[in-house]
Amino acid sequence: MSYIELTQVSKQYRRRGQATEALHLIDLNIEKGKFVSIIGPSGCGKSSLLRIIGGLVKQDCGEVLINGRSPLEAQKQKQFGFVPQSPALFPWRTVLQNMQLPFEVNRQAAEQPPQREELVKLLEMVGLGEFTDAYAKELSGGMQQRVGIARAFGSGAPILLMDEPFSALDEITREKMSYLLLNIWESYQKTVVFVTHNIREAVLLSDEVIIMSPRPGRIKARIGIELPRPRSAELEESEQFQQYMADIRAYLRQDWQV
Ligand SMILES: Nc1ncnc2c1ncn2[C@@H]1O[C@H](COP(=O)(O)OP(=O)(O)OP(=O)(O)O)[C@@H](O)[C@H]1O
Repeated sequence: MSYIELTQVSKQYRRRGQATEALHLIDLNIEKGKFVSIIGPSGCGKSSLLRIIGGLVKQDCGEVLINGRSPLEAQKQKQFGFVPQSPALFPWRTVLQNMQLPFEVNRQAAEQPPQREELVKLLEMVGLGEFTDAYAKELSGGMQQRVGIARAFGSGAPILLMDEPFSALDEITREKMSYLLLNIWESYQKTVVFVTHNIREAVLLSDEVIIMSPRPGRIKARIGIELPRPRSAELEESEQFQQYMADIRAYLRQDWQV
């Protein structure tokens, strides 16, 4: 049995009497400790898929198992950390206090909150060690997103669900963020499901890239990224890296309607 397992999952939304079929018979399995990206055209159901895995949205049919349990049970057991497009930080709390938030929200958790040093180490990994005691409101958008990522890795949740976490950032910050995420993931190796529109990011970070077709979302291809780890910026220049990018682009172009 896989760590995350979806069998024949479909989802339809209804709004003002109109039905939208977002996902159609999705079969997907993800192994523990893997970094898996989901890429596909706008509106193909990537966020829906992520939200179904995390128990935020219920599928209409099919089965979702997280380590053998339903997403809602997994959610109750604090198995998920969410990293949305913009991080939900409390502006008047310090960076460290924001990092401690998952443990305050989850008071019944048996797990002890990490020591300050552990959280500071995570902040250092995202280049924010010296901002530990700064107020969140003093940070730029990119810095806040870095806190959101560090917080997810420090939260104790074994599965991180990331929905286009870099989409609000400028291109240069975005590129830098992808290396920070690579570094922190290679140190912690949590299971990550990462929704993105960015092919470079998907190849750089992933063990596997799932390519979806336009709505209703189906899985069009799964590409295992067999690049050595730890990975670095130089790897992007390699022929193998460029070939993965070209392969993914070719799949996505099949659905272009020009
Ligand atoms: N709550 C909802 N009510 C009605 N329709 C919805 C709802 N959520 C999503 N949809 C529709 O379902 C389809 C899939 O949406 P979803 O957000 O999952 O796609 P996506 O691939 O993440 O899109 P994007 O890349 O643009 O963020 C879209 O057509 C969207 O309009």
